[in-house]
Order: sequence, then structure tokens, then C-alpha cells
Amino acid sequence: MEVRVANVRKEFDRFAALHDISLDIKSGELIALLGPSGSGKTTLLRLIAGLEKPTRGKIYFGDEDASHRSIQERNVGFVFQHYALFRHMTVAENIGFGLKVRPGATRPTNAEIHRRASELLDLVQLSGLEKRYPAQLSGGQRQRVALARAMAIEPKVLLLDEPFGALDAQVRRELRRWLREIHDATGHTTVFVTHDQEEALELADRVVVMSQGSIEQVGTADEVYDTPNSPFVYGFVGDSSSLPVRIEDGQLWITDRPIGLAAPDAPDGKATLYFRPHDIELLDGCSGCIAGTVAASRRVAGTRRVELEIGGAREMVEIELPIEHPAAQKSRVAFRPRRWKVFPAEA
Ligand SMILES: Nc1ncnc2c1ncn2[C@@H]1O[C@H](COP(=O)(O)OP(=O)(O)OP(=O)(O)O)[C@@H](O)[C@H]1O
Repeated sequence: MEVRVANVRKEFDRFAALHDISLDIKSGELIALLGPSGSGKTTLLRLIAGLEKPTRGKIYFGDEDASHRSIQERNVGFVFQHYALFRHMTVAENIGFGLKVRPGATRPTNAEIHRRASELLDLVQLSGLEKRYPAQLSGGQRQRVALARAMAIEPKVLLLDEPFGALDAQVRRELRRWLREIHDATGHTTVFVTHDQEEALELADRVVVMSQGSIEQVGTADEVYDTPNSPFVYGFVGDSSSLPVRIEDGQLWITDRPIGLAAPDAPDGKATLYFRPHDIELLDGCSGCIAGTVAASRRVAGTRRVELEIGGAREMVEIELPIEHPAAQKSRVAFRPRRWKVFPAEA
């Protein structure tokens, strides 16, 4: 089911948690809402679910305006961070619950509910555990059951609010891969909330980067990582380095030197250059590049982070080199970023 969020604003006591958000989610897509705490991810998810009503704007399910439909009428499946399984019900009963409480004629027979629960247990790779109670499962297993329960009602949309947030890093990574496989097998339109950029980039067809109640950028993992469209996205999705520069006639300068980068469309004046610390080309000589003195260097996992003091500008910038790269030992390093962007300097 395609979902369209059209100019949605959400206020709580006049505080705007979401400012006029628009987002088109395609049928069968796996979308990650990514942003820091308080950016509005959960509010957007709850609006799509029907757990909140927009202050302004509309939410469409297909062609239908669903803004005032209840969560049951929207037929969405929801999984929360903290396993909301019924403690006194077995795994199979938990999974079948949504079907069992369906009214009258729409309620499947017990045999059908049983069959559906078995199918879903197979899908989430928990066959054999149907008679266990939630307390007898690991955290990761409980979240698989929660997902099976959400899928049992054949939802039009699956909404997952940090479903792996309470689990340790390794289980999270396993479940992440597993969720992607389940999604590819079932094709549910899925919206996934996370504040973990690695999770969003690995899992989602498209990532929606949110900040302070607004959408900063929507794109595939590659688009959001390789071509961030704001300083916020540079900083939040992956590592970034920045340097104050000046633009004159479309050329970038640091103090009295042009650095060999052209931004013909940028207005003259102060600006900030952003790039990824690893996405650079080291140069031997330097007429038209960025040059600096190695001030510090440290090992970070499989790479070496080198802090350069940029001549004259008294600015520090960080680049990333292979661990044993000789340039890290040299006192002078010259480089040019491969992919970069300039944004007007903040006033
Ligand atoms: N029911 C509410 N009443 C008042 N303010 C709320 C309510 N729900 C959310 N907010 C506020 O709206 C803003 C967005 O909250 P939201 O929970 O959507 O953020 P989030 O990005 O999901 O954060 P987190 O990652 O911490 O869950 C926050 O400033 C929050 O305090």
C-alpha cells in the first residue's frame, strides 16, 4: 500500500513536533526514519499509524484520505522497542491474537489461525517454540514474535519503532539482515524508526533524515551518504570534516590561496567546505589544494585519523588514511577532497 504524507503539521500544546512534512512512500518500500532524539520520528510514525491526528495536513493510504481513520481501520501492524507481547499467552497465541479478536464474519476459524501462526513462525525462524511463553525467550526471539504478530493481520503497512533498540549490538546486526530478508520475501510497505545511521543505511531502500521536526533529506543510502544536502546530514550520517573558506568569482580560497575547487553557482563570501575525511586525494606538491601540518594522528579501527593544522588559517581539519600510510608521519600533507560541498557560513 502506498502511503502519502501531505503537508502534515503536528503540535502538542502549541509546540510544533512536526513542521509541514511531506513524504511519499511507495508500495513495498522499506523506509527508515533516521534522526537524533526529539527530531519527530516517532510522532511521524504514530501519525501514519493513526495513534495521533495531524494538527494540519493529510495522510493518504493509496487514494484514500486516511487522516481520520482509526488504527484498526487503517489495518497497520506496529512493533515497539519494548516487546509488547502478552505475558500470559504462548508464542502461538500471541501471533494469532490479532486474528482472534476480529469481529464476527471476518474472524478466521481456529484451524486457520493455527495454520497462519505456524506459517509465520516458519518465516521468522522460530518453528518449535510455539508453546513457549515470552519469559522463556531471548530478547531477539521476542522481537521476532512481535514482528510475526504484527504481520499476522496482513497489514497494509508495517510500522516499526526502534524494534531492535533494546538489544545488544551483535543481535541487532543479525536481526537487521534478517528483517531485510523477511521484507524481500513478503513485500510489506514498511516504515522503520531508528537513530542508528548504520542500521538505516544498511537496511532501507530509502532513508528519511529528520532534524527538529523537519525532513532534511530523502534518498537511497548512497545518495544520503555521498551527496548530503545540508551540514546537518553531513554531520549526522557518517563522519564529516569541515573548513571555513571564502568564495571569490566561483573559486574557493583559504586565506590568500586558492585551493583548486570551483563552485560557480555559489555566491561570493564566507562559506564552509564539507567533505568525508576518507574521500580525499593526497597530492605531492601543492599549487591549488589544501595543505597543512600534521598536528596529531590516531588509530580508529582499521584507519588512521590525521589532524592537520591548515597553514595561516589556524584551522584544524581531519582526514583519514590507511594505517601505515607514510603521509601520516610527514609534517606537511597536501590533499584535495574528491567529493565535497560548500554551504554559506552560518551567521
Ligand atoms: N504527547 C506529547 N506531548 C508533548 N510533546 C510531545 C509528545 N510526543 C512528542 N512530543 C515532543 O515532540 C518532539 C518529537 O518527539 P518524537 O518522540 O517524535 O521524537 P523522536 O525523534 O522519535 O525521538 P526519540 O528518538 O527520542 O524517540 C519532542 O520534542 C517531544 O518532546
